[in-house]
Amino acid sequence: MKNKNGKSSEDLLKQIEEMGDDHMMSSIETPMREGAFDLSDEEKIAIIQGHFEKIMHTLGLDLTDDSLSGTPKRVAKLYVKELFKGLKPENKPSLSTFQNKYEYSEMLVEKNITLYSNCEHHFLPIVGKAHVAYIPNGKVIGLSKINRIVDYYSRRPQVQERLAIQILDEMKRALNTEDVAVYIDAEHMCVSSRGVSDQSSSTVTVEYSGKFKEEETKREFLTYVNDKLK
Ligand SMILES: Nc1nc2c(ncn2[C@@H]2O[C@H](COP(=O)(O)OP(=O)(O)OP(=O)(O)O)[C@@H](O)[C@H]2O)c(=O)[nH]1
Ligand SMILES: [Zn+2]
Repeated sequence: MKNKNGKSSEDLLKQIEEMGDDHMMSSIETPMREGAFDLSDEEKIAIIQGHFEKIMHTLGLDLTDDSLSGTPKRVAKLYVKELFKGLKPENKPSLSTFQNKYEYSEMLVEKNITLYSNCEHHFLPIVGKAHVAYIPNGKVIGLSKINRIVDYYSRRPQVQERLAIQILDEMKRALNTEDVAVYIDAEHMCVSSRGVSDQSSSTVTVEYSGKFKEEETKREFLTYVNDKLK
């Protein structure tokens, strides 16, 4: 059987094997449909608005009420322009890097980065903190750009595992180094506010590459992450 690109499953398996383990570990793309980028933001907002009106109507809400009448448009804008703006490649932050003139060679940790995302299974919030570290090669990155990378990949329907990998990959690309670590600790509203309704659990995902796979470097990173002293 062939997929839409005309490849059989054997072809795909061969291709994956040729890419090697590294690729398997580090290239997790958000699944996007064909033609995903054909609509303008305005077109997306108009379509989502129409669908959300139907959802509210189905739930039995009165859309002529002055508090509810603007909600479909509000939700549509919120989805396209805010919560899910990271689905649009044009919204990717430009990442200024600089020559590491000072030859800083230890790890840099940007910790306690505020993270707001949404889970792709329930479209409910994921709220937490990300801690991102790297060891400079020839380049250093503007600090705020690390926060922006976290924000860009968070603004998609996500699973936390993929989010950590996408942040790690972007840091590696931007800094031309393998030596990157990403640690995310977040609360999933789909776990705390419904379903199993556990308000005390949180989810930790970590991704290490390069020197961060070594015990000592990993331990040093975790010491900074767990250091609550300011
Ligand atoms: N691995 C992973 N799972 C997630 C993430 N966010 C939410 N989930 C889980 O996705 C699963 C979806 O499972 P389903 O059984 O299809 O959904 P459900 O019936 O609503 O499940 P319950 O939440 O157990 O009521 C749930 O167990 C969620 O907790 C995430 O970031 N990573
Ligand atoms: Zn969920």
